[in-house]
Amino acid sequence: MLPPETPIGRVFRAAGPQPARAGLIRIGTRGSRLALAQSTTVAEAIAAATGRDVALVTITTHGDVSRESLAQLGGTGVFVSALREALLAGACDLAVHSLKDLPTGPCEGIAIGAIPVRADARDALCARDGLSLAALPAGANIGTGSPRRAAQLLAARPDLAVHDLRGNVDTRLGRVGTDLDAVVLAAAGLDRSGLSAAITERFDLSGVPTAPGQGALGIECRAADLRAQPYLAAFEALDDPEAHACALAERSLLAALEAGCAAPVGAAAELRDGALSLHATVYRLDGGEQLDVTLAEDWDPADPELPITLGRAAARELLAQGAAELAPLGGDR
Ligand SMILES: NCc1[nH]cc(CCC(=O)O)c1CC(=O)O
Repeated sequence: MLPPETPIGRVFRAAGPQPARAGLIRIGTRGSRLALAQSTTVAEAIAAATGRDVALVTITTHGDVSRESLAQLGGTGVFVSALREALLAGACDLAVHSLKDLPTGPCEGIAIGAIPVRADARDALCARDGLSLAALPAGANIGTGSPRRAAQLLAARPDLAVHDLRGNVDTRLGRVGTDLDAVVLAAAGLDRSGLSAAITERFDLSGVPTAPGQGALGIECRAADLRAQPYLAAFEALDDPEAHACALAERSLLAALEAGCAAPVGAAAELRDGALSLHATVYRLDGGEQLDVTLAEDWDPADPELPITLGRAAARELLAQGAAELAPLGGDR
């Protein structure tokens, strides 16, 4: 709880680089509509928790300006590196990322300070004429840039023609009803961008587990600032232990599979009745075969290692079932 006398800081969008000044917290963000929607929410919460002024500093990344495919760019890691470099260079103090775009490997000098309450982790179908997946006509054209989503779609509907898709949310949605019958996107991105009305079906996580960390945000800082004020106060106010535990379990699974962000791996952790459960699936790229695992442990909020151990155990089980032979797991991490 905020003491009643705590002043609430101003939040503003910086037009250019912001020099550090006493009392100001600078949040680095990508400039896309989705990134700004996410970082604005975080900025407002941090201003309220700390009473400090908060500047949103837009960092342009190579991935934002390039028209190459994500695979050519080397995965979503390109978006992340620019923000991390800005942090390390002192151009901003915090960075807000979509957690699913954050590589699972450690980054020297950088730490995750908080994982806030998670948005909808599900994938969403956006189809023409309000259609559901089952109602799409035979051979329908459907767009996704994700090998996991392609495999899941083909597993459910081998007749579909899956097409590569990239660009920002508006570009992707713009293809529905033109050259594509439907696209699949993260529900969280659509909800946060005010585009929920385009969703015609949200897939159940038990049948369609999504990318580790999907729907969650990760707030990064310089490792040296992790326990320093005012950052600590901001992290304590923003972190959601449940979202944090679930995201850690999913990410630890991905790390232990030595899988990259393009690997056909879905994961869904949840906290229910005092237990942390993790369900994960690895797909053959054509969706014709899949391996599943579900594990659960009694959750102890005081034990930060538990989600990590759970994720690793699930990965071991999938590897023992032959996950590395079934699917190309490697790639950019
Ligand atoms: N891969 C790109 C990406 N990274 C985060 C989101 C959406 C927001 C989220 O999942 O947190 C998206 C778009 C999508 O997958 O449709």
